[in-house]
Parts: sequence; C-alpha cells; structure tokens
Amino acid sequence: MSSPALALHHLSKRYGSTVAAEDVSLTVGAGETVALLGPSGCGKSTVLRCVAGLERPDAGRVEIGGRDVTPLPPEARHVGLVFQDYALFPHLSVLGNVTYGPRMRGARRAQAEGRAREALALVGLEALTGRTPAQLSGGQAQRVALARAVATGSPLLLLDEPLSNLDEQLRARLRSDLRALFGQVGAGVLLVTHDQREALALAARVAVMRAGRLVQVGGAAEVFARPATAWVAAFLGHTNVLTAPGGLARLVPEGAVRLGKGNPLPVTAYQPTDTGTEVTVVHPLGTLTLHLSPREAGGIDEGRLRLSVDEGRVLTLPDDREGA
Ligand SMILES: Nc1ncnc2c1ncn2[C@@H]1O[C@H](COP(=O)(O)OP(=O)(O)OP(=O)(O)O)[C@@H](O)[C@H]1O
Repeated sequence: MSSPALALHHLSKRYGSTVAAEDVSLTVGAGETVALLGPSGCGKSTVLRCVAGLERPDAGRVEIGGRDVTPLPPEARHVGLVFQDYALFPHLSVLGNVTYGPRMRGARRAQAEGRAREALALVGLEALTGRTPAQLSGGQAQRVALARAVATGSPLLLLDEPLSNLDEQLRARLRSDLRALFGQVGAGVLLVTHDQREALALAARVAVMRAGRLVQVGGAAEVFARPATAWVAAFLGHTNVLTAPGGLARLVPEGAVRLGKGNPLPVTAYQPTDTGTEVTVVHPLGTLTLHLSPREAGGIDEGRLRLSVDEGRVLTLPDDREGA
C-alpha cells in the first residue's frame, strides 16, 4: 500500500501564550483532497506552515509520502505551495515563474515549459505567458501561483485560501476546474479555507478546526449533514441551531421544515433578501429563521405561516458555542 501524501502526528505550535495548533493529527491520502476549515485565527495557516517547513512545530511529527520531514528545510520537502500572498518572482515572466519549479527539479527546458503551459492552460492564462507579475490583476497572479504549484509535480499540494481574491464567477469556474485538476495530477491536496462551500465543492474530507484543535474530521457531506456539536453546525452555516435545556442544542436542518402543512405559527419578523424573504417563526422547539421564495411567502396569512418540522430529522447536539 502506498504511503499517505501527508501524515501529521500530534502537531503543536505556540506563539508566546497563543496556542496556534494543539495536538493536530491528520492524514491526507495520495490523490485525496482534504479541506482544513475554520474561522480566522484558528490556526489553519500555522498547520500549513509547519507542513511546508516554514515553521518548526514545538511538538509532533510531519510525514510527507511516508518520510519524516520534521527537521528538514522547506526546499527538501517537495511540496507545491499556494499561499494567500502567492509571492511570484517579480523579474520573471508568467511562463518563467511556472517553469521555475520543474526546472529546479531537473526537468529539461522544453519539458518544463510544456508542463508549465499545460498548467497555465488549466487555469485559463495561456494568453498571458509573456507578462510579468506587475502586469497582472490579483486574481490572475493567484492563478499563476496555482499553476506554479501544479507544475512542480509534487505529490503534496498545500493551498492556503487559493480562491480568496477572485470574483464569485471566477471562483465558481475555478472550483470545478480545480476539482478536475486535482483528479488529474493525482497529488494529495491540503486546502485551507474558511469558506464552507469551497470545502464541500473541492474536498472529499474536511477537518474542522477551532482555537488550534481539530474538532471534527470526516467525509465532507457527512460532516455537513451530521455536525458533531452546535458550534460546528453554526460554523458550517446551519441557520437553525436552537438552544435546548441541559447544555444541548437542536439542529433543525433546512430539509426538516415542511411548509404548507401543520399548525399556523406566528411570524415575528420579515426581512427582504435578493431571492425572497427571510422570516422568523415561533415554533415549539424555538424561533426558526427561514428563507422563503416569493411564492412561499405568499402562504403567510394574517401573520401566520403553516409549517411542520420532521422531528426525525432534528439532531440533538452538545452546545459548545460559549467561550473560545
Ligand atoms: N508569527 C506569529 N507570531 C505570533 N502569533 C502568531 C503568529 N502567527 C500566527 N499567530 C497567531 O496564531 C493564531 C493562529 O494563526 P493562523 O494564522 O494560523 O490562523 P488562521 O486560521 O490561518 O487565520 P486566517 O484564516 O485569518 O488566516 C492566531 O491567534 C494568530 O494571531
């Protein structure tokens, strides 16, 4: 059996009194994409920097392709990196930037350029190969950084918010391109993001991080459908995570609410949105927030909306939302 692209064993890193990563253990299989997902400041970049060798962990071990690289400098690790600031070489052309990695690893010029052109075509930049980084928009520079990481042919790619500077349309296009791209290159990918949709679109597995610790790791769809705690549910974008007695919370997934049948319940607030109306409805479980299409909102009669909640789909979770 082949070694995983990446294995982290009990990784910890502090900055003074700040615990940036605490006992983080995680595996990325060969050819697998894992998203490290969490709010700003939770330690995602710290984990990535420890993997890349830009930061030395206080404790724990980093293995890449089955090799312990913990004491090794970045250049000895053979990982493809895309960071938020995507640090391109300013004096090299786009093609030069992307060719650099394969050249450094001993590829002949023609072969390295071929691979660079392929990677640039994948990110839609084949027309800009002669430009320098100063002549690119932020989004274009980001795509060059992606192409550069892919062209290295590394068995492990590390991507820190790779789509963060792009507009929504481009993000959507690149998301599906990236998924295909990851499949083609066969590399393990560790993707850092705070965007749940991006994680779901790109990764087979997600690792949710909070205040330096991994709080849930699992299949992407599974983690979204069955968050382990109220905090994870709320972080993943579930709207109705209702406080319940005994330190518990009830998660009412969107699909558990059926409109048009059941008791007419009081609607206590209305807020127009770009696609309809957001309303709050008082239900015996608690106050539900619902997004209604114009047609659904038409069902509100004398300040009441008829709905039922499929109790079989409501999850009861420990409520850990207080504190850090
Ligand atoms: N070089 C450093 N010196 C001191 N504290 C640091 C340093 N780097 C990170 N930290 C702190 O460690 C914690 C984790 O930071 P990190 O950048 O890993 O978070 P993140 O989850 O990547 O955040 P973001 O999504 O905003 O990039 C934060 O509290 C941060 O302030």
